[in-house]
Formats: sequence, C-alpha cells, structure tokens
Amino acid sequence: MQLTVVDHPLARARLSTMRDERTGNAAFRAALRDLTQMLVYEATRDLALAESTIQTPVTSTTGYRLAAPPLIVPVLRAGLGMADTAHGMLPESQMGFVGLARNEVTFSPEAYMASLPETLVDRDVFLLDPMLATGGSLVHCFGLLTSRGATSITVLCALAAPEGLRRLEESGVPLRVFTASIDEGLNENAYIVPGLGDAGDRQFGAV
Ligand SMILES: O=P(O)(O)OC[C@H]1O[C@H](OP(=O)(O)OP(=O)(O)O)[C@H](O)[C@@H]1O
Ligand SMILES: O=c1cc[nH]c(=O)[nH]1
Ligand SMILES: [Mg+2]
Repeated sequence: MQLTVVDHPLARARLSTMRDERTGNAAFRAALRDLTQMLVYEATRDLALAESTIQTPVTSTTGYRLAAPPLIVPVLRAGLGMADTAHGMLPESQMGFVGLARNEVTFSPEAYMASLPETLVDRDVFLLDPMLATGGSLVHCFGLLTSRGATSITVLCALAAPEGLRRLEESGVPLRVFTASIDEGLNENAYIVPGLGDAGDRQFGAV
C-alpha cells in the first residue's frame, strides 16, 4: 500500500474548518470541495498522458490529454461531497456509485446500492470517501471492484485512522491512499479522534 499524506498548508486549513464543530453544513461542504481538489491534484500527478500535435494561434506544438481517465467512485453519502469536484477536474472520467451505511452497533457496512461498470479490467479507479475509520466500508468496496477485475485502486479521503489503514493493508489489495491527515485513532463508537464527527451528517444533516 502506498500512502501519501497531503499536508499542504491549504489542506490543513480546510481540514481545520471541517473539524470545527461551529462549521455549518454549507461551509463544511465548501471546505471538503477545496480539500478534494488538493487530493485529486496529488493523486493524478503520475497519470499517463497521450500526445498529439495542436495548433496555437502562433505555431504548432505538442498537446497533452489524459491517456485513460480513471473511473471515479464516490461512496454514498459522504463521498458525494467530493464527486462533483473530482469530476470537474477529470471531465472525461466516468462515474460509478456505491451506497453504504455503517451499522453503528456492529460498525459493519450495510450495502444499499452499487452502480458500477461490469468490467474494470485495465481501468484505474478513484474511490472517494472523506472518512476511513475501521476500514470496513472501503474493504467492502474493494470486493465490488476487484470482483470486476480492478487492479488499480486509489483511495482519496480527508481523514484516516491508523486502525483503518492497517485494515486496508491487511486486505492485501494493491492500493494507493491519499489522505489529508492520519488521526490519533478510534473511540468506543468507532469514530475518528479528533476527527470531525459524521461526515455525512456534517454535509447533509442527520438521518
Ligand atoms: O471505515 P468505516 O468504519 O467503515 O467508516 C467509514 C464510513 O462511515 C461513513 O459513512 P456512513 O456509514 O456514516 O454513511 P453516510 O455517508 O451515509 O453518513 C464514512 O463516509 C465512511 O463510508
Ligand atoms: O468518525 C467517523 C467515523 C465514521 N464515519 C464518519 O463519518 N465519521
Ligand atoms: Mg454517516
């Protein structure tokens, strides 16, 4: 597993806005959008380019485009707040969706939706979820992706708990993980500490 912590000063500032309990839903969503830009920017650094000759108003030169834009997969609900920004930066990408709700007694994810291409052979997949807590939700997603042939999975999250990172590593799935912070750990309710609370509720309201 390749782990990158995006700890740019702007990332730290946006993450602090998200952590602050005084931040309302709209400001939280805005900070997450900004942070997503930084995560996507870092995670796309090594994407392959295809070249072609283009004509500027002055002369011809080499132009570039992404050779194979990744499939973007937000994990509902909370990952929805990252989807539009990621898609704006990767406009040629397709998008799939996974819907999960963690059972707050067992802490296991309960799946309610999956809309993914039939085959993911030879496709890069970018999984978007602001929170990596126990890792159960993302490991569930890995099953959906690898059963379709995916071998190149990149996770973009705002916060990660060490316990969740260990679980991802133990899954054995080859991965890249980009996060803005590795927090201290999980509390007795499997919430990230210091964390930011429930990322779905902070964006969309409590359910
Ligand atoms: O690493 P885990 O322990 O699995 O927890 C992380 C999951 O919990 C949150 O979703 P939640 O289940 O609260 O659903 P929501 O996005 O609809 O609020 C979060 O967005 C992750 O998907
Ligand atoms: O801290 C946490 C843990 C899981 N899901 C969240 O939204 N927040
Ligand atoms: Mg939630």
